[in-house]
Amino acid sequence: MLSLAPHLVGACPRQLCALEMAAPKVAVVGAGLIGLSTALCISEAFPSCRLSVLSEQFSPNTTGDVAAGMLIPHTYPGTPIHVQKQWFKETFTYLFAISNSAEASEAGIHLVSGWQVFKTPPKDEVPFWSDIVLGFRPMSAAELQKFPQHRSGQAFTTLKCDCPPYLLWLEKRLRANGVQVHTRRVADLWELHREYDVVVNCTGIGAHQLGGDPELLPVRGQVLKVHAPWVKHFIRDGDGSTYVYPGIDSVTLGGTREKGSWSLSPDPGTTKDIFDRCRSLEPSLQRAQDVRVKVGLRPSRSSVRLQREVLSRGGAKLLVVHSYGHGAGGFSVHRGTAKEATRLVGECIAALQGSSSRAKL
Ligand SMILES: Cc1cc2nc3c(=O)[nH]c(=O)nc-3n(C[C@H](O)[C@H](O)[C@H](O)COP(=O)(O)OP(=O)(O)OC[C@H]3O[C@@H](n4cnc5c(N)ncnc54)[C@H](O)[C@@H]3O)c2cc1C
Ligand SMILES: O=C([O-])CC(=O)C(=O)O
Repeated sequence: MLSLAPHLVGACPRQLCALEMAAPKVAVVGAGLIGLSTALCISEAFPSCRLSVLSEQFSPNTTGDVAAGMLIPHTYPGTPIHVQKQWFKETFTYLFAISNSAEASEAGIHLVSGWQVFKTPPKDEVPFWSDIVLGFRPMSAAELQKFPQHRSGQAFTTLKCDCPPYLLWLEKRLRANGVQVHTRRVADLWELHREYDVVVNCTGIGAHQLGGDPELLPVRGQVLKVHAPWVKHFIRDGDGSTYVYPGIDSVTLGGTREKGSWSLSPDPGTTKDIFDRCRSLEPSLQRAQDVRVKVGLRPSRSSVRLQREVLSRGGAKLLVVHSYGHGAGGFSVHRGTAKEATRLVGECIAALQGSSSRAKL
C-alpha cells in the first residue's frame, strides 16, 4: 500500500498526496522476455514509479533463452487481427531501430533474410504481417529449386532477437533506469499487497499456478542450438513443424509442439528427428557441430491475457495487471503488449490517485 517515505514525514496532507502519489510502488513479477520488456516500458512511461522486478528465474533459464526469437507472428485466435498487427508493428519498429543503431550487437538484434516454404499453399497467400516485414514477395522458381519437396514459398527479411543478449540488454537498461531487480518466488500475488500498489503478472506458464488460469497450457518445444556459421538464411516449413534460424553465435533448429506436456527433459529420439528434418531442408547441416539441446514451455492460451484485475481480501485491495499467455509468438509482439500493459498500469495509477485524493478531502 502507499507507504510514507522518510523524507515526507511532517509534510502537509496535500503535499503528501501529490508527492506520494507521484511515486507509486509497482512490482513486475517475472524476468522473462515479457517481464523485462514490460518493466522497461513502464520505467520509460512512469519514471517516478518505484519499480521492482521480482522473479524466480532469470536468463539463461527463461523460455526466451530456448526460443529462436524470430519476428514471424503466430496467430492468437481470440484476439482481433488488427490488434495483433498493431502489436507486431510496434515490436518490429522498435527492434528495427535498435538493429540500426550502435546498440545492435550488444542487444543481440539483427536482420535476417530467408524463406517460408509450403508443401500445400496456405489459404492466406499474403499474411497479415506481410507489409511489416521487409521485402515480402513470393519465392521465385529458381529459389524453389532448393526445396524440391515444397510447391510454393514466401521470401522476406525480418528481425531476430538473440538470447541471452537481448534479455541481458533489457535488464541493463532497467537497472540504468533505477529499477530494483530481486530473485524471489511469489507463491500468491496477494503476498505483495503490503509492499506494492500495483503488481504486473508476467509469469508466463507460471501463471497457471499463480493465477489459477485453467485456459493457460504449456506447449512443449524442443530445439537444438548448433554451430553452423555458414548458414545465413532462415528456412521455415510453413506448417510450423521444422525450422532453421541462424543467429549471431548459433543456429536454432526446431522443433516440436507438444500440447499439455510439462516435461523440461530433452528427448534423444526427438533430437535425432529434429536434426533429420532440418537436414532435409538444409543438407549442409550434416557438418554442424556443438549440438546443444534445449526445451521450453510456451505459455499458450487463445489470446494473451492483458487485463486489469482488483484482488481484495478483508477490505484491502491490490491492483493487478496481467500480461501472460504469449504462446509461440512472444518475441513477435512483446513491445506491443508491453505498451498495452503499461497503459493498464497507468489506469491503475490514475485510480490510486483518484482514491487517494478522495480520501484526503
Ligand atoms: C522452442 C520455442 C521456440 C520459440 N520461438 C519463438 C520465435 O522464434 N519467435 C517468437 O516470437 N516466439 C518464440 N517462442 C515463444 C517465446 O519464447 C515466448 O512467448 C516467450 O519467451 C514467453 O515469455 P514470458 O516472459 O511470458 O515467459 P518466461 O520466459 O517463461 O518467463 C516467465 C518468468 O516468470 C518467472 N516466474 C514464473 N512463476 C513465478 C513465480 N511464481 N514467482 C516468481 N517468478 C515467477 C519465471 O522464473 C520467469 O522469469 C518460442 C518458444 C519456444 C518454447
Ligand atoms: O514457429 C516458429 O517459427 C518458431 C516458434 O515461434 C516456435 O517454435 O514457437
